[in-house]
Amino acid sequence: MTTEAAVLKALSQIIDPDFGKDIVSLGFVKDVKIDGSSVSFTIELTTPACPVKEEFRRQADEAVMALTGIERVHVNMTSRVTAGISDKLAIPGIANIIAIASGKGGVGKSTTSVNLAVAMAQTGARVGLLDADIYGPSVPRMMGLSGFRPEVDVEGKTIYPLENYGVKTMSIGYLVEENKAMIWRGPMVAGALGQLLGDVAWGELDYLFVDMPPGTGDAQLTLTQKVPVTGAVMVTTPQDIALLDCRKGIDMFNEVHVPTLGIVENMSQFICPHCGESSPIFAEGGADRLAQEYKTGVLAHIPLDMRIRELSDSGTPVVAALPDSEQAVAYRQLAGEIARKISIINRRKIDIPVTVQG
Ligand SMILES: Nc1ncnc2c1ncn2[C@@H]1O[C@H](COP(=O)(O)OP(=O)(O)OP(=O)(O)O)[C@@H](O)[C@H]1O
Repeated sequence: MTTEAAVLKALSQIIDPDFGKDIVSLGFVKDVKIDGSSVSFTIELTTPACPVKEEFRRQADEAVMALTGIERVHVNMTSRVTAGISDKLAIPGIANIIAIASGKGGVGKSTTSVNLAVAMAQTGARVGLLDADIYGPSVPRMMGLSGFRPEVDVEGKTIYPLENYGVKTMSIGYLVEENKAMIWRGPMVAGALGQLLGDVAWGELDYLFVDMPPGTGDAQLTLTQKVPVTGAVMVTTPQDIALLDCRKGIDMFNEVHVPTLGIVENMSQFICPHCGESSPIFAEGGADRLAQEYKTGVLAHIPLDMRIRELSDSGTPVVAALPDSEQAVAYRQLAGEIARKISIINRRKIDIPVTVQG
């Protein structure tokens, strides 16, 4: 008769490519049950967005089916998103805070943040999106929530996030008139951002994406000083000037010890809506060279595509409106890559615990 030990031995052939260890010694295999010729067990991953989830399921099924006398295998895939250990005060309930940043304005940071957040939520993760672009908030429009106002509990000093496409969102654009150009000074930016982070009832979140204003100013400093940021994603277009500013952004995050998860090259190629041909109108290869120089990676190349613009600007992000499109696949792959990088960073922190001095 097959024993639990035999099942675990069979499953220990499966190696997680990111951690370089087998899934049994990583503690991913749980609840092994054997009933005659049937075996069931759970594989608990570090993220529901794991790009090799289906591959693990297939390998696990095959490995256990190969045991003598086994006729049925039920693999239950679940996940528990890991949070990094930090010496900073975390926001209770939020496992990971990820800054989506760019050196230069208008490179598509908000478009990327919105599509990424919705794509991540589609994997089953609990996702929030904070629009920290105090000067020009575009999340309300891109999330189809323009004109909506959040519930505010004045006595309890709590603001309740708005939700669409499975993503909880908060933006200064819900609280003040959207078209009002905001001429705020540094301390006011810090105050507003602090409130958006601390006074919002986010609940339990696996990932809170923060759509940063462009540049390396007060908002970036406030965020990194106030909360433990798991990592930053840099969005750039392929032109030299955008890459130069992207470099400054990476340098800034390095200085405040926030790891760069990678670079998203947006408007990478122009896809002709008539013939489908792609043209590198903003040059080629720049983001890859920058990634090499900074020993990070390019997380995705997102094309310059009319549907991405039309759908995002009209409040139905392409991943929600056309989930089977090539564009949606690109954003889902980006979500998977980011989830992978975060799992690796958090595992490292657990393996080598941070020592808090003083
Ligand atoms: N891949 C893309 N293909 C086509 N249009 C895009 C793409 N990415 C962004 N855009 C469009 O470019 C414009 C600017 O994008 P977005 O507002 O996301 O940039 P941003 O970097 O957040 O700007 P800001 O610096 O003002 O915050 C929007 O109209 C958006 O729809």
